[in-house]
Order: sequence, then structure tokens, then C-alpha cells
Amino acid sequence: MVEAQQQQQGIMALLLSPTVLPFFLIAVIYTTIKLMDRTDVPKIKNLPEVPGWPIFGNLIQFGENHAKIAHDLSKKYGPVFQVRLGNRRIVFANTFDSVKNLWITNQSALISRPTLHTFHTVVSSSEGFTIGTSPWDESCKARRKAAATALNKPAVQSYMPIIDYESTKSIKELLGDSKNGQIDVDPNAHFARYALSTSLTLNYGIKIEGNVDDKMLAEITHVEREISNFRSTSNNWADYIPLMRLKPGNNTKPLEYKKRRASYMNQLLNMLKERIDKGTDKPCITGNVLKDPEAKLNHAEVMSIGLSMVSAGLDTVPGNLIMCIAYLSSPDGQEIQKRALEEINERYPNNDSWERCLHEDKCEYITALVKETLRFWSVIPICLPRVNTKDIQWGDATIPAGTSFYMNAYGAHYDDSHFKNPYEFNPDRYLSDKSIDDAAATRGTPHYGYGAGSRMCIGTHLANRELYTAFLRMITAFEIVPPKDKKDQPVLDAFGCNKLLTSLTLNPKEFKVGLKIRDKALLDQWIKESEERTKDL
Ligand code: HEM
Repeated sequence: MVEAQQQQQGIMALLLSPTVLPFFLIAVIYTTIKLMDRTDVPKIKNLPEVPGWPIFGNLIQFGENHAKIAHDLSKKYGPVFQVRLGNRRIVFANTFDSVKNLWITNQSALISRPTLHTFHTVVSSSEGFTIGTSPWDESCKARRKAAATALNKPAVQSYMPIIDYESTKSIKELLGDSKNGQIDVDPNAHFARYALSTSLTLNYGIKIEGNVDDKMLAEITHVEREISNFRSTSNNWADYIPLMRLKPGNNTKPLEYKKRRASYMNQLLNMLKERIDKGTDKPCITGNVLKDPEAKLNHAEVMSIGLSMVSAGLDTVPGNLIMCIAYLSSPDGQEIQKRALEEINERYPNNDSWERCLHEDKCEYITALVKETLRFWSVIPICLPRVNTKDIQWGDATIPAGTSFYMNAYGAHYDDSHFKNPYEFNPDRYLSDKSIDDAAATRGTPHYGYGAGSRMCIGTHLANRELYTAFLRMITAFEIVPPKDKKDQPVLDAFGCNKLLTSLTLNPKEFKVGLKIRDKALLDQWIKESEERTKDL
């Protein structure tokens, strides 16, 4: 015993001696860095790698704007390259064709999603995963299937009365706020309500009854926006550097928002259950699942579908809507409004486009406007991340199963080998008789605004109809013009318009537009007819 103690003391004395200590410290630091510097997946052979720093990898270099930096780096390293974000190896795809090859050609292998510390461990426990954040397994498959069925084309057609009601309500509110077009207005909150109330009605049969000051609207939009930051692949360094998770207070904010979200999600579900018990519930997706004895979904899965529906359309639909309205108000947007209106009047010469747009979305120019909006603003610039469940071959590189893939949707949308003049906002590129020579854009996948492949967005029919109806109705109701005060003018470029570049979804900066009523009597008539149609909703 004494002998062992003496031996230990001897070793300590040797390590602390002036000649050995520096080498000992270097060895300790080297080993620590080596241990912390390991990545989840080893370096992938034959795939270009952007050099990075120990421990941080490329995090510092990528800064706040991952989409822009990766797009720029692709000029040097090629369309697909690997980087290290802390201890994760990421394959970035940055061009239209490389995304097509990896996300569509290899869709069965690229079906899962990675888990990231902040969102998956702190903000959510397993019952809190949305469909879009769930790794692929039997439960995710069942939830995705149930939600996709509830959002397929015929189902969405049956929800059009909700879109009729909500878009009319937003336009009526804009009319009031602008004092019948006399003062400039910020359309942001009105379209956040439009998207949220649509989702809540079809999922829980519960509308946001109040106006844009409604407390529940404010709480859900604020909390979901914050949670979207915790989900972002560029906002949380603790996702990539485990040591940062030990920082005191690191989890305080995510935990607060987890609690606030659970509170309104439970409130919504309980309100629906009460109505079902009393027999006063309105037909809705969650109600159908709860009442279906055959439904094989448990409570957590029902909650997950509800959460997916509420969160998925909340930032994405308004982000697109708001930015397109901002563009329409600009001098270049005046010509677009003129073209759109001409086509609407030609197709609906009897002034009944407000009603007819609920049954068909056949104005080609408006459809092209929707697509170009989804391309130009890429509201999820780095698409929701994926993980491959099988090896994927890219040229000479074999990318092993379990690697994280980030689709740079912004990079693909601004890929000038696919889109002619990508920095130009031009709906014509999506017209079948295209006025510009850009055939590639009209064939196959028009853009990656909704992602691509096996885990592509399942809300596309709903989102497209929400956008189409809102654009058509806004353009027929108003001439959208620049605000009187220059300081209210919107910033239009893909990144300049964004309040927080590290957010998962585009968060548009505030701005105002002028709304000149085109024909007050006709607008009043359309509003009255819509209110009449939807009075029992
Ligand atoms: C303009 C509006 C929208 C945009 C731009 C958008 C975009 C996206 C994107 C980029 C993804 C990831 C796709 C991928 O990994 O390839 C996604 C997934 C998803 N979206 Fe949307 N979305 C929109 C609206 C909606 C709406 C209204 C709903 C439902 C009410 C919805 C439900 C979902 C769901 C459930 C997923 C997850 C799919 C999965 O992981 O399997 N989305 N969306």
C-alpha cells in the first residue's frame, strides 16, 4: 500500500517536473482535441471537403448565412461537398441537378432525418416530434400517411370553404386597417392569422375568432417562431459541439418554449375533446382520428400530427405570401399585377373570380406567380435535414448510411446553369408558352420550395391553394402600391428581407404597402357573398 502511494507520488513528481510538464500538457491538450474533434461519420473518400478548424470544423466559416456561404463555396468545391459542423459530417448539395440526383434518384435511401440536440433532446421529448423532425420508423410512416391522406387533393378541395372564409377575413381586416385604402398597412399579422386559423380549423375545428390582436394567435406565432430557431441547422452550436451543452442556462429558453407550446397544444386538444363529448364538434382531421376506432395512432401520435399541422404552415405560407405582396407593391410588381389582372378578367369575365377560384386554380399566370415566389424567396433556405439509411453513391464517393445531408434550396434556386437570370423575379419562367428561354424550369420539379423526394412536404396542395386564392383575391381587390413613406419600403432580396438569417424559415422584416381599392362596390359584394357562403363554418 505504502509502496503504491510512493510510486504514484513519484509519477506525479516526474510529470510536474519542469522538463516533463510542457510535454505532458501538450499530450493532454492533443488527446483532448483529438477526442473532441471526432466526427459522427469518418471523412468520406473521393468527396471534396472544405477545410475547417479543429473542434469547430466549418462552423465559424459558415457564420450566420449557411445557404449563401455554401452556395459561394460550391463554385470552388463543386456542387456536392462535405463539411464538418462541430462533430457532425455534413454532405451539402448546392445545385438543382445535384439535389435532384441525391433527393429524388436516391429517395428510398434518403428517407430519414437526423436528431439534433437542442430540438430533439431539450425542446421535444418523443411525443413532441413533428412529422418533419422525426427519424424514419413505423410510427413516422403511420403519422405521415395519416396526415398525407388528410392533405391530399380531394381532401384539400373540401377545405376550400375555410380558405374562402379566412382570406375574406384577412382582406376585410386589411380594408379596415388601411381605412379603405387611405393609409399604408403592414400585411404581416393578417396573413399569419390566415395561415394559422386555416390550420387550426382543419385540424381541430377551432378558428381564431378575434382579429390580429388575438392572444392565442400572438402566443402561437411567437412560440412557433422561437421553436423554429431551435430547429434550425445553423442557429444552435450546441447541436454540433457537445461541450457547449454544459454552458449554464443553455437550456432555459428552449425549456420555457417547450412548456408554452405544450400548454396551447393540450388546450386545443382538450377543447376538441370537450366538443366531441357534447356533440358540438366540427368535422376536422384530429376529430376524425380520435373518433375512428380503426385508427392505429396513439395519443402521442395524434399530438404529433396536430403539432405538424400547426407548425408546418405557420411561417412558410405567410413568408411566401408577404414577400410576394411586398414585390407586387414595388415598381416592377405593377406590371405583374397588370398581367395577372388581365388574365383573371379574361378567364372570369363575369366578375366571379372570388368564387370560381375556390373550385379551380386555372389562371396560369397566378400559378406561375406562386411557383416563382416559392423559388425566389426559398422560405426554408436550408431544407429540413436528412439522413441516409443506405449507402449512396455520388461519383466515386460512397456516402455511408447515417450521414447527414443538407439541401441548399437557396443554392439550387439561384443555380444559373438551371435558371436563366436567377436573380430576376420573373413568373414567366414557369409559363408553358414561356416568354423566356428557360425550358428546364417548366419541366419536372419546378423548384425545391417544398423539398423533394421521399420526405417532401405533404402540405403542398393546401399551401398552393392558400397562396393562389390569396394572390388572386388581393390582386382583384387592390392595386398594391409602394408605401408613401420611403422608410416603410420592403427589402426584396432573398436574404436582405430576413430578420434573422439563422432561423429555419424566412422571417420577413416589417414593411408597409399602399392598397388602392379597385372597385369598392364589387369588393363589398365579394366579401358579402363569401360571408354568406361561410356563415355556418
Ligand atoms: C408555402 C408553404 C410551405 C412550404 C414552403 C413548405 C416547405 C416544406 C419543406 C421544404 C419540407 C421538407 C421537405 C423535404 O425534406 O424534402 C416540408 C415538410 C413538411 N411539410 Fe411543408 N411547407 C409548406 C406548407 C405546409 C403545410 C400547409 C403543411 C400542413 C398543414 C405542411 C406540412 C409538412 C409536413 C408534415 C412536412 C414533413 C414531411 C416529412 O418529414 O415526411 N407544409 N415542408
